[in-house]
Amino acid sequence: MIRFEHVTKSYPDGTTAVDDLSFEVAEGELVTLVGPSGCGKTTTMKMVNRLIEPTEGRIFLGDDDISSLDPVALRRRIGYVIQQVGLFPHKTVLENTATVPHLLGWPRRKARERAAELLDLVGLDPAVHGERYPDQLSGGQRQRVGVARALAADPPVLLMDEPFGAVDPVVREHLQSEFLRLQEQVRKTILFVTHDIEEAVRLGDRIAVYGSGRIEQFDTPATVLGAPATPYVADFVGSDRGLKRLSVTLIESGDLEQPPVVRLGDGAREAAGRLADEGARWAVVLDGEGTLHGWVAADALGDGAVRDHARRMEAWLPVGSSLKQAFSAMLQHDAGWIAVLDGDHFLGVLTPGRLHSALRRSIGADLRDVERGEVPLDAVPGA
Ligand SMILES: Nc1ncnc2c1ncn2[C@@H]1O[C@H](COP(=O)(O)OP(=O)(O)OP(=O)(O)O)[C@@H](O)[C@H]1O
Repeated sequence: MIRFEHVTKSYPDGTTAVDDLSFEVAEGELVTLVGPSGCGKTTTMKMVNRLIEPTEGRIFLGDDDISSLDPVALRRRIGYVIQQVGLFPHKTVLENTATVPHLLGWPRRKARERAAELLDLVGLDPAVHGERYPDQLSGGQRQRVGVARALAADPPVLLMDEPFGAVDPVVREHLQSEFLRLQEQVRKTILFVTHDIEEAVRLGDRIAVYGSGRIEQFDTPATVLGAPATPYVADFVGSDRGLKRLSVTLIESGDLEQPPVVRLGDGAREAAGRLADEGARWAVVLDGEGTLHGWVAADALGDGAVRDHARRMEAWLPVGSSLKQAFSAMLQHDAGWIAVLDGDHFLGVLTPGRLHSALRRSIGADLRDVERGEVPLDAVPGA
């Protein structure tokens, strides 16, 4: 969808901001550009909407070489979100959001309806926030308006330059989660600049790690963390990359342990007998359809049915959650294991031991991939 072919940008003073960059962002993919200050991230991004023209090389949007397109028309195909947001202070939030549809000549009513829809999508109530002015919003709310405005004309491509850089870490994490949910719905092709490796790892389908003017590694977050391509990348992602990996490794059903299971309607004494035979101190309690109800301690089973002794379970997660979420749920609930569900259906439990092997699994898989040379080296200039 976006393709860089041997793109270089040099300035007359001799600075080479980016040097022979070649990479591709697939349709619907979110690629984060991460690296220290001055390494060329913003330059890369601004070349896509022709705020900066390359010195050499070509950039394609779909099949079009962007140098052959009218820059104004090009920018209307591309949503742009920046840290300072750049909302018009004298226009309401709704009017701000409707800017691009308005420029595209949409009828006023349609533009405003679309703007209201977008505000709703980014978690702002158009009836409450739509008529306010930008200085009547919090920093996080202004960032949301920036995202809504960029999406208003439904552009296929979004460029985002440190869009959550100006808000505090808690709001930032919240905005990131919302943004991921939003991207699941809208599936735009996104280039996202950040200097924060945590943010890059959390949001990116793939990450481009920049050295000075060059991409040192272009790969999935799990591979960048598990198998950094160069000592520079290893240093940049940090010595705690094992921990960061927890957030990009997802729970698979093969990671789970199958604990003893009893059913709600089972007789309690009979269930206790079975658990004693298996040497089990507790069991997961399911209903007839395999839906998780809770758990029961073997020594709590007395008369009646299992349902009379079962306890509700708070500590559960959907399959596909990250190991970090699992670890954090274990700590939050002070639990030695976490139930994992597919919809309502119980799949098994994740224990600390299984969590550790899941982490090993994902690291091992990446190393094997790298050895097999499946990382496209042409995507990594200088590799
Ligand atoms: N007009 C210019 N003339 C000369 N050098 C420039 C010019 N504009 C940018 N540069 C240089 O190009 C390099 C890349 O800048 P760029 O803004 O792309 O970095 P960045 O990675 O986005 O940094 P930051 O995270 O600080 O925004 C820097 O060394 C910068 O000083």
